[in-house]
Amino acid sequence: MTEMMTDDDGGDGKLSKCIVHLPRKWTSDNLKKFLDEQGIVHKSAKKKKGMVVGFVTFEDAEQLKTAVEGLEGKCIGSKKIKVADVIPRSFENKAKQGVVVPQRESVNDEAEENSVSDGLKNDCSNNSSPALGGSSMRARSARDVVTPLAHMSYVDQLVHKVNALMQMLKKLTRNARKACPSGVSLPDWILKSKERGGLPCELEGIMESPLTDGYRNKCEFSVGYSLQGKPTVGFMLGNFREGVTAVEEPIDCPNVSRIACKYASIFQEFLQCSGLPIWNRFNNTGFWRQLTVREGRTNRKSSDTENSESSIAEVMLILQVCSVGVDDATVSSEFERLVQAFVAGAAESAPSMPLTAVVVQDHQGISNAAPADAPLRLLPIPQPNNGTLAESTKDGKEARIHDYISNLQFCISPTAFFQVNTLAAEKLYSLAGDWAGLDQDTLLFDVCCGTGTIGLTLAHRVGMAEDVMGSLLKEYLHSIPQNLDEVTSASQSHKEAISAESESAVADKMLETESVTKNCPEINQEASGSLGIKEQVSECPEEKSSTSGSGNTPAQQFKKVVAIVDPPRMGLHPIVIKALRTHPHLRKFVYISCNPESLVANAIELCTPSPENNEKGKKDNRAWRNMSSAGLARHRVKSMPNSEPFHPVKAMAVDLFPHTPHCELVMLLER
Ligand SMILES: C[S@@+](CC[C@H](N)C(=O)[O-])C[C@H]1O[C@@H](n2cnc3c(N)ncnc32)[C@H](O)[C@@H]1O
Repeated sequence: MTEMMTDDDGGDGKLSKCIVHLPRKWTSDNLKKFLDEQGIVHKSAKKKKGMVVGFVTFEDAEQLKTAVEGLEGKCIGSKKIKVADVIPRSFENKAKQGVVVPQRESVNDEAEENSVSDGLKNDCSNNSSPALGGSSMRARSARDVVTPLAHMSYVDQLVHKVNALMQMLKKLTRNARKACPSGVSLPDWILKSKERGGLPCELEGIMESPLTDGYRNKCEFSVGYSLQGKPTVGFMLGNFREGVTAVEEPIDCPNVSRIACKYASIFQEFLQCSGLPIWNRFNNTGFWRQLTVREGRTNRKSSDTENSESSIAEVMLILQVCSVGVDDATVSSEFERLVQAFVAGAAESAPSMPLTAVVVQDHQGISNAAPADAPLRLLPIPQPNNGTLAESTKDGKEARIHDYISNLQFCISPTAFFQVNTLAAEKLYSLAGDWAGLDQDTLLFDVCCGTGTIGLTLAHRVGMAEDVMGSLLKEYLHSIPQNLDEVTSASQSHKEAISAESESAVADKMLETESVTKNCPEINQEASGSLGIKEQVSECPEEKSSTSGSGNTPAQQFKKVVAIVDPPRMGLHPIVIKALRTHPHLRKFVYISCNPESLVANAIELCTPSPENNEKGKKDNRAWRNMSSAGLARHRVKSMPNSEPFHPVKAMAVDLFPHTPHCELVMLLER
């Protein structure tokens, strides 16, 4: 639905603006032309490349009113225009403190899905889950935005999540049924789904988070202006793409620790008198952009939920700035003053707060999502007693805090992924290990391993938990008995799948490196290599042929090959799905997902019977960009190489994100 949002710019009645949700390909000229055609008198109209909103300025409130009336009921293409108020460009209202801004009245579904804060974001958490309801655009506080379920009791939240997940899982059955090639019988799991009310397998329940409050070990606070125009460090009340830039303090957000809130408030106070400007999202200028607070906790059991704050032993602060055009001396002096403010605030707080490292990330891009190679600089921290600077290397990449999962200590670098709710993550990994049926005869692949927490915490349950997937899979394929027709043909398909040059290039690009901790519970040793699986496909230029003492290669040593996959929100890359599905010896795997919608889409591809003659190579001009993830998955099934499908065996939810609509979903797939 097309949307038009209006903004009275602060009550002086002279200038008003609209933001129009537009086709992505439109330019400012298209927008102007459209407004002219409709006879909409306006002062200026702009649309930024790649964005789905345009900004329309009017001479006065009367002109705005006429425009809104003129646009009522009109369409752009097939989409109907909708009019709503928008939260103002708060930075322009700085001088007009105290102005009450009109609340947005209505928004489209898509906007609602994306309407929430980027404040608590990491791979696994933003409040944009269509599956679990999204959050309200009418939010007026950070609490409403980042923890929209906080008004419910925890039990009600869990029930709400289970119900939402059931609806999502039913999509898997419906779509796999639709995608099943004609002439191929429906698999048993689809036929029996009626007995489960449409579910592809039993959803066994939901595991509670040991901690429900202050559980996050990482919070990303945006820097911006509040609705009242005050420089604020907190969470955005909506999405910039919809023109929402207001930032509100994280007060009363139950998932944020007191320590994280306090550091945000120290920084906010500092900004009131900083000589450098805060980031302006409209013209992409300014200096201060974001504050990330990362906490490292002491080793505790999941039953130790009392006084969770006292377990926070280390804190790393990561400041994101854009230093373009600011001289080095000014920057250094501002950093020094800020670090002093953090140190003083931490010492004055009761109880005092840890401060382990302050790192600066210099980033010039438009969005706050900085590339992995954005420069990091470690700031020296003065010692509270004598005012001297603590010893520090200057490279921010070397900054570390530590946290524990299942008695293992992990070194966490400033940008590494680490589950935000450590105690609940421990439960999640343990469940995945149980369902994977690990034993000493198992070779375990930890796919999308990140810091390696899954492989490391489960290493003691398997025969081996390291090495590289590519060389092992290839080695394994060579050892496949030749008399098994079915197996051989599937292997051939697998080889075809992984030899496609263009796909390999894509996969190469996907590889990334993160810091990991070695698999030694008692030592805290950091490794720069990878443990578990970094490579998702068999692209291994320098294959090493290692053999065990028995003369067997590593792969031959193990009777079972099991994968636990834990991809980012977008799910598994199609080439990985193909690799998993067409490898005949992979009989079971556990899929962990922080985005049930992408799990469902991937499971459609993994569990639908493949066509006898796949459509590989056929030209298809369908507008795949407009397809839903499930629709796209159905489409991909058509070109799946002939291979035995998996079936969903059971699913379980694990609540890593109390008070938000999010939740991890674990599914066991077998064949
Ligand atoms: C949901 S996290 C899980 C990480 C880890 N299993 C854990 O629980 O800490 C997904 C991880 O996949 C990594 N990742 C993203 N894209 C990837 C890719 N194409 N290949 C391998 N890993 C990827 C991310 O960096 C992130 O560490």
